[in-house]
Amino acid sequence: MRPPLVLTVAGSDSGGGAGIQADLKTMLALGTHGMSVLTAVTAQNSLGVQGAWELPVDAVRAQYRSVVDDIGVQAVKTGMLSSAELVETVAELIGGTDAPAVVDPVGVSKHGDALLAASALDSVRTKLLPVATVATPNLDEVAQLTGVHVESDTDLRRAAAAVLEYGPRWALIKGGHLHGDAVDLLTDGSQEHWLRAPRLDNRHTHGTGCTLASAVACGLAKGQPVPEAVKAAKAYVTGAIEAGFALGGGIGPVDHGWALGRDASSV
Ligand SMILES: Nc1ncnc2c1ncn2[C@@H]1O[C@H](COP(=O)(O)OP(=O)(O)OP(=O)(O)O)[C@@H](O)[C@H]1O
Ligand SMILES: Cc1ncc(CO)c(N)n1
Repeated sequence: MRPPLVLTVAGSDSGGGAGIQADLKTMLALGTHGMSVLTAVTAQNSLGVQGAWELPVDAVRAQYRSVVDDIGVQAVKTGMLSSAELVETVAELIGGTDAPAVVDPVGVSKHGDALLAASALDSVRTKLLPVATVATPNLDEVAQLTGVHVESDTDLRRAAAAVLEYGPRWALIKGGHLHGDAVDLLTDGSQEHWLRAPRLDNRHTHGTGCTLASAVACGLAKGQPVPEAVKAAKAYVTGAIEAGFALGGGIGPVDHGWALGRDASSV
């Protein structure tokens, strides 16, 4: 039987923990067919981002059309978009596609390296967020986009309201950078869903945000309602963080294959 079709529009992480690589691994682990539109290439590892190169707008547009016009998509996820021009191109493409879109408004890497130009923030607010089914900012991205600084769980409500002002159907505010339990808030302005997981004492968390957003897109491609897709995605990312492993000299990746069998010799 054909698996659900999910498309990621994001940058490459050469280290394999975040970006397109995290997205495609998540899509495989969750039983979907993953496809990709590459927006940028980064030279990246467990220590940080050593370089980044954008693809031309025409190359992004052509990849998207190749996938959507022939194969089709049941959900789209966006990640690193790098520039205002790429943000606007991708927003226009998604706006013209009849599939739910999970927008992860990636701003900086875990090491603080910029993955989005400051000049692109306004395009994210006014062009990309309005076409999102679910927007999944972390706390730094919320602060950059809305000016709301979250210091406690209760501030998550204010942050979500500020994000919803820009027009996404749902906001999923990730409280992963707070202390205490890892609490996220999902809301569409009327329903509220609090997603709580114990804070795992594992520094190998490279790629958590990409993984969560991709897992949400997988659930949506399977036809799940947003709250159900987000709950399943939270369980998947929590398991992946728990199994995160050391790699290189810095922050290792989450383990996307944690829920799969590992005995390659039996294949
Ligand atoms: N130490 C942790 N233990 C448990 N859950 C965590 C931990 N750190 C993050 N999470 C969860 O992981 C998910 C991703 O959140 P996070 O805030 O890390 O995203 P992010 O900053 O966008 O990630 P990145 O930019 O590294 O890809 C959220 O559900 C968050 O609550
Ligand atoms: C390419 C890429 N996309 C997203 C992230 C998010 O952290 C990253 N580190 N690298």
